[in-house]
Amino acid sequence: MIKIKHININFKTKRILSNVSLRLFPGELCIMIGENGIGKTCFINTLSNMDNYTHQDWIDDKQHRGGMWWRKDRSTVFVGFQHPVEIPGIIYIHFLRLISKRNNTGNTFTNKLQKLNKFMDVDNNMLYRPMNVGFSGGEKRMFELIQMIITEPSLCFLDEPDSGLDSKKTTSISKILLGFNISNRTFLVVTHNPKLLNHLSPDSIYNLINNKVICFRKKCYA
Ligand SMILES: Nc1ncnc2c1ncn2[C@@H]1O[C@H](COP(=O)(O)OP(=O)(O)OP(=O)(O)O)[C@@H](O)[C@H]1O
Repeated sequence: MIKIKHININFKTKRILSNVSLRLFPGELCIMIGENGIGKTCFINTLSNMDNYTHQDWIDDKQHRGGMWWRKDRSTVFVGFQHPVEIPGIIYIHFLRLISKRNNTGNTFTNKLQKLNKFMDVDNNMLYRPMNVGFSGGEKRMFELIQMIITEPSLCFLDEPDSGLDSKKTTSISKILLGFNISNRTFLVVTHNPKLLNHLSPDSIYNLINNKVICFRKKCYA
């Protein structure tokens, strides 16, 4: 379990989130909602240590007491960005092979590519293009999920994985996430989309209001 207690997030002198506490259980599928600019992306970036926001935190976990283990052990964490960057010069399949090797889960790269075909309909030619260059918004989104499947993380932060997607693709994304949400894999998914919320039927919903987090939890965890 990941427990985040009383974390404050500031950008320079601006307070973005105050005194946020949150618990993520193994296998839990959580959705985070909240109005534009409230701090959802900052929150994910802070947890994944992507940005130099200042924060005070106290994070605990039974197996990794005292350590922010996901910051040290990057292989267990995946962050799906709201705005994936274009990287000319890096061919997507080379990048995927690299992250597959780095996160050695015993599954070969070929096995993972086969798994990909099971989860989603990928145009193989796109794998040989430079990363995200000229990709449509929807294609960038789908390729973020391809990275997730190849990485096989235990903790997934997804920032608006459905933004800009048509209705059919939004349904596909829900299916991919549900298919990938096995018992020990935890998801925190940011969305504004009620359709995704409905499809995923999450275990909990975190609503950011007035710089605070309000949690609605469906299941009672021991
Ligand atoms: N680098 C930065 N410089 C200045 N302000 C920033 C920076 N990064 C974040 N902020 C501010 O922090 C606040 C929270 O931004 P954040 O992107 O986390 O919002 P969000 O809840 O994800 O919004 P949305 O739903 O629109 O994506 C915003 O007011 C934003 O302008």
